Amino acid sequence: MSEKRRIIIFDTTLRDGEQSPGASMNIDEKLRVAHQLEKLNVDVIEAGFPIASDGDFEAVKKIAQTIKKPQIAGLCRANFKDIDRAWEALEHAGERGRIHTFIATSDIHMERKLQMPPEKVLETAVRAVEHAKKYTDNIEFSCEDAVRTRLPFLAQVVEAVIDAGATTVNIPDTVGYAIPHEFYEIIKYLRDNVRNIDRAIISVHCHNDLGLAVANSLAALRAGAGQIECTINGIGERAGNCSLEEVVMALRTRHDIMPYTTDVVTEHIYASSRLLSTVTGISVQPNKAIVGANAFAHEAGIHQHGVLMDKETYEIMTPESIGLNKNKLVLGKHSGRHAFVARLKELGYDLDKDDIERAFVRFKTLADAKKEIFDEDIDAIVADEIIRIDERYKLLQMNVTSGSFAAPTATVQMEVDGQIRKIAVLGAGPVDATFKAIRELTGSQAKLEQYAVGAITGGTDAQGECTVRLREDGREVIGQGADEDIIVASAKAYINALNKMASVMERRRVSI
Ligand SMILES: CC(=O)SCCNC(=O)CCNC(=O)[C@H](O)C(C)(C)COP(=O)(O)OP(=O)(O)OC[C@H]1O[C@@H](n2cnc3c(N)ncnc32)[C@H](O)[C@@H]1OP(=O)(O)O
Ligand SMILES: CC(C)C(=O)C(=O)O
Repeated sequence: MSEKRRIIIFDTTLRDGEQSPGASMNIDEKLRVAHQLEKLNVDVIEAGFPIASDGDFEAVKKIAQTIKKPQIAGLCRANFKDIDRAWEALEHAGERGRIHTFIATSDIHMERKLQMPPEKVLETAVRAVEHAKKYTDNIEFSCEDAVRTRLPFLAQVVEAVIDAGATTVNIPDTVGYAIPHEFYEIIKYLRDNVRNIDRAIISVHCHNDLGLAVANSLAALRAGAGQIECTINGIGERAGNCSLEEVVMALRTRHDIMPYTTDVVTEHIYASSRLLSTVTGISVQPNKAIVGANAFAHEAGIHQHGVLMDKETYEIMTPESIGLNKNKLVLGKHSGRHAFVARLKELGYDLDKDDIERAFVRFKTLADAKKEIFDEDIDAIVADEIIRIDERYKLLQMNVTSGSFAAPTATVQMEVDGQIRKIAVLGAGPVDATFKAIRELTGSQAKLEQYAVGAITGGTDAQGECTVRLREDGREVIGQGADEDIIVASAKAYINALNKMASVMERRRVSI
């Protein structure tokens, strides 16, 4: 393969990303994100729009003063006031300060928004770049809404701003309208028709309105673009921008067919995504590529089996490559025995074949009733289903009525020393009625010392776990039970404790 071309990663999380509704950040928050972007080793951080507010000016200035490695860019309209204010903030970055000025070039934007004829837009663009040049040679110029701009005019503007001193020319798909082969042709057209194009880096800035921002950015590279503008988690105006993690990981993962590299330290991607979500309060959808909670999670049994045999069966990149510890095999109703046994082993259970089968059947029943099975659920299944003592008492069936009107009544059917018994008992509440019924059926004299109930996992579909502590003749035992129905879990815990007590008493009798 021919030598790889290094692509400049221009991160605009703190400027275009911040334009996402609800994503505004204060100075300290912007600085925190900027430090993380520096760790990620992006080439350029667009820190804000200094004329927008005093706060944004201060944020850009602080970032320019503090961040040492990446270049720091600030956006400004194509007028002297904006440019002067931007440089006032950016000069603190010295040679790393980049003035990024722009004006719209599409007919609709020129006529309806700016209300300027094309010649005036061209002149304004050139004058802006010339003015910026008084401060720095590091000037980026953007033709806003380039994708909907007439190509000859786009080429004319690009050529003029390069002559005026722009060192980067940005071709934004401002409204996310392009499709990849079309965007490729636009960049190619500029390469073929702009006389001085080799004197500037071509940048692309794609929005995601049609979900094509990453695809369009990659297509542009093929046509000769040298810089990609992107944001963490793909945040930005409307449907957002090209996502940094997606485009960078696409380049890394498919380096076999794309001859480009970036300097991004991809192992910091996950932490960057988490930090941004925390700072903005905008969480990432679970199925989001690269950084979503499910991006490295497998639930289906066939996939889990494959991944256990060889991760590459279903993983095209490693979780470690984005800074995650490991992938996740989520246990749910689609999981199979391989993943279940692997999790049992991870949790330290060494069960024989029959016990595994029993636990697996119970696991599937539970998985049908709730969305995800957590480690605590498995502990409870094993405790309840496998780790047993001799059972004098067995719960066969039970039914409880309670509420704000009916007197709480428990009807319980049990096997006691091989005999089936049934009783209905009133109580102060459903648990009290249940425990009374069990006491009557077993004739137990043990004193209830403690009763605790808790949801093993979150959500109303969680499995409930109950603990019961009983005391009799100076002996104390603890019983546990788990079930989706908390009253049934309570009954199981009580009966479990009674069986333990019976075992303890029996052993005592034998040893006497
Ligand atoms: C595609 C993009 O993402 S571009 C960046 C968009 N980001 C932002 O707009 C966020 C920051 N913006 C702001 O804080 C404000 O809009 C400001 C401070 C820039 C301007 O505020 P205001 O002066 O109140 O103007 P307002 O936003 O209402 O209108 C924009 C004005 O800028 C003009 N304008 C728009 N783009 C440009 C440009 N690139 N160059 C020169 N003038 C422009 C418009 O014609 C309009 O001019 P007018 O006031 O003479 O009618
Ligand atoms: C100012 C430019 C770069 C922009 O944000 C856009 O066109 O979307």
